[in-house]
Amino acid sequence: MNADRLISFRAVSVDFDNRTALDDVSVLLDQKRIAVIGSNGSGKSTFARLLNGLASASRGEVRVHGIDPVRQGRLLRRRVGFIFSNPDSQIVMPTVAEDIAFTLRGRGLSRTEVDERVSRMIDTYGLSGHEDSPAHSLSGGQKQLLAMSSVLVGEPELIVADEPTALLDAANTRRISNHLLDHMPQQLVLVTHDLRLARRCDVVLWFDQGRLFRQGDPHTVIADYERNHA
Ligand SMILES: Nc1ncnc2c1ncn2[C@@H]1O[C@H](COP(=O)(O)OP(=O)(O)OP(=O)(O)O)[C@@H](O)[C@H]1O
Repeated sequence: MNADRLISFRAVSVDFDNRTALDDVSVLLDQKRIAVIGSNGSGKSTFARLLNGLASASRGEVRVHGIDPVRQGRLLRRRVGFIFSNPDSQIVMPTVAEDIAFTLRGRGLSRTEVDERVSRMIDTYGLSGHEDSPAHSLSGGQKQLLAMSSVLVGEPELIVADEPTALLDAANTRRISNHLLDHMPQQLVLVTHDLRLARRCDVVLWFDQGRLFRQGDPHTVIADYERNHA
């Protein structure tokens, strides 16, 4: 096991009122690209949200790269970047450049260094010419590119992406997924209904009614999943 990339769940359950969203999940993961699949309401997002402390375990223990996401929230938020399907929920500043720079606040970087990192992101994610544009004037796909830039500029060790391509057209889906799956050095947890994307990962977790039903080689697990959901 690669300790630098270790994600561990020990008998983790999450209850909401009288509903169990995640039921006694135990898993050890150190793969670079981890896909999470399952029907609507099966617990995928709850699993993802445990990784950065947006949800907390009712029972059991979660560790992400040795960190307790709830108790060591500040430390974890620097190390784990979260990309949602709806970028509007994570764009916080009025303009493109300001939003990307916001992530770097409080890190003791010089103005020049912040500007350089922001420009690099703007170039990489095809947002050149939009530096001073109001974020709300961007298209849905451009907003997703901005949301990703704002997360990745902080150089997190782990990216958790919950349906990051749900609102994108085919060209932007290709662009974002190629970047996440093939070009990023970071570990990735990708929650997706798109089995083509899941197949490109190193391991697949299949959730069913809050339980981790199957995990393993993408081709084997997805073939079973397709047979079950035909
Ligand atoms: N904040 C919450 N309060 C109450 N119930 C919740 C909350 N979050 C999730 N749940 C419930 O927990 C269960 C699992 O939800 P979750 O969002 O993890 O599923 P999912 O697999 O991500 O679904 P989808 O594919 O539809 O996004 C569902 O029954 C959902 O209604």
